[in-house]
Amino acid sequence: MESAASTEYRAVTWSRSFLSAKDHSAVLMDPNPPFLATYKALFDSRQPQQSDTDQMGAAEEYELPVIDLSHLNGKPKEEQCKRDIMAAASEWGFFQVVNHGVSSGVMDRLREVQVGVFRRPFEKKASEKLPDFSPENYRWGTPTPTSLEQLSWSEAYHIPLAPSTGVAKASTRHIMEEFSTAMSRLAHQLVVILARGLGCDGTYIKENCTCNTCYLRLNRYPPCPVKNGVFGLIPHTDSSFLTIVRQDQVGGLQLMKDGSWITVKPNLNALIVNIGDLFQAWSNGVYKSVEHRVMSNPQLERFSVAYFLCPSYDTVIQSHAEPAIYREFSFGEYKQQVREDVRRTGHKVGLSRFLAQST
Ligand SMILES: O=C(O)CCC(=O)C(=O)O
Ligand SMILES: [Fe+2]
Repeated sequence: MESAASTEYRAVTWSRSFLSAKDHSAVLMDPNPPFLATYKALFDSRQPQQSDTDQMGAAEEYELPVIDLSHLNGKPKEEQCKRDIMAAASEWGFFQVVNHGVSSGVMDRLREVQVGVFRRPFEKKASEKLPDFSPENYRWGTPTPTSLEQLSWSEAYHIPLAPSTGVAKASTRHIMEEFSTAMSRLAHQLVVILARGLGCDGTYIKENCTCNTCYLRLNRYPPCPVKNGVFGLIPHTDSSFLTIVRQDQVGGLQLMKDGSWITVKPNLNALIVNIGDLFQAWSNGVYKSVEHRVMSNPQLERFSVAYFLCPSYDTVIQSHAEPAIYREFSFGEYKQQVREDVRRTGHKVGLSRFLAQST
């Protein structure tokens, strides 16, 4: 029996086989990675009744807790604001912040850079060695998915923030640095509040997560002509201490809340903050690293940018409290285990590999 997905796929390949010379050059200029052609077998094998995908996009839309950071810095509502941050990090693992100190001008300029770099023809993204935007830093799709559930219909640039040595800075680097400096300030402000809420001082995270080890990820989610249930980004938790995301108005970010997926209502004034695996381990499970995903959109392209607060690979993550839920591990060991699990099973297993009693 032919699935709806394979019918749509054939419609696209059919039209490509009748391309005029003019159309052919349009394909060469196409910014979109060849998802349909590359993952043809996955789309062909999809049986609509085998997936819950029709429900996926329809998850209920929620406004995440919004925290107004203008109440910090000695203002009367400062203590309440801190309590709200701690409550959101432990109950939701996700929250939004407004009056966060990252200027909209900087964010808009970064978006222009991001749109420009992704709008280049796919051939160039896959081969042209621009500083910061080289093929080694570029990902599209998923390396070797064995089912549609493992496919991410998106492309991304991974931008390490360690200062580049001996290389003239591209003009785009300046705006990325301006953005990440502001994000770093915000991330540190939040981790100090969260650490103090646990009775610690936050020095450990501040000292280990420097600009040498943090990174940005610029994401683009092209429209996906295969309707229903194709992931823009597969369900995952972040391996960071903390992640801060700016999404646009398109929406599609979903997170797990009380056993169900909910859709995050876009709020252009807000940045989205989420707890990563390392903070869950360090806080001994008080703050939650929550599974999230992005659903693809049939018509609209979506952009987002994420700042990941991470330590160096040799940093040892140890719970601040006893008895510890997780055993001690280094961030390098964690990343290595994640890579190995993804290669072997197609999935990140994550923190459950590091439970204290399993050592
Ligand atoms: O695009 C988004 O909204 C989320 C991105 C994300 O979860 C990630 O890059 O890890
Ligand atoms: Fe994420």
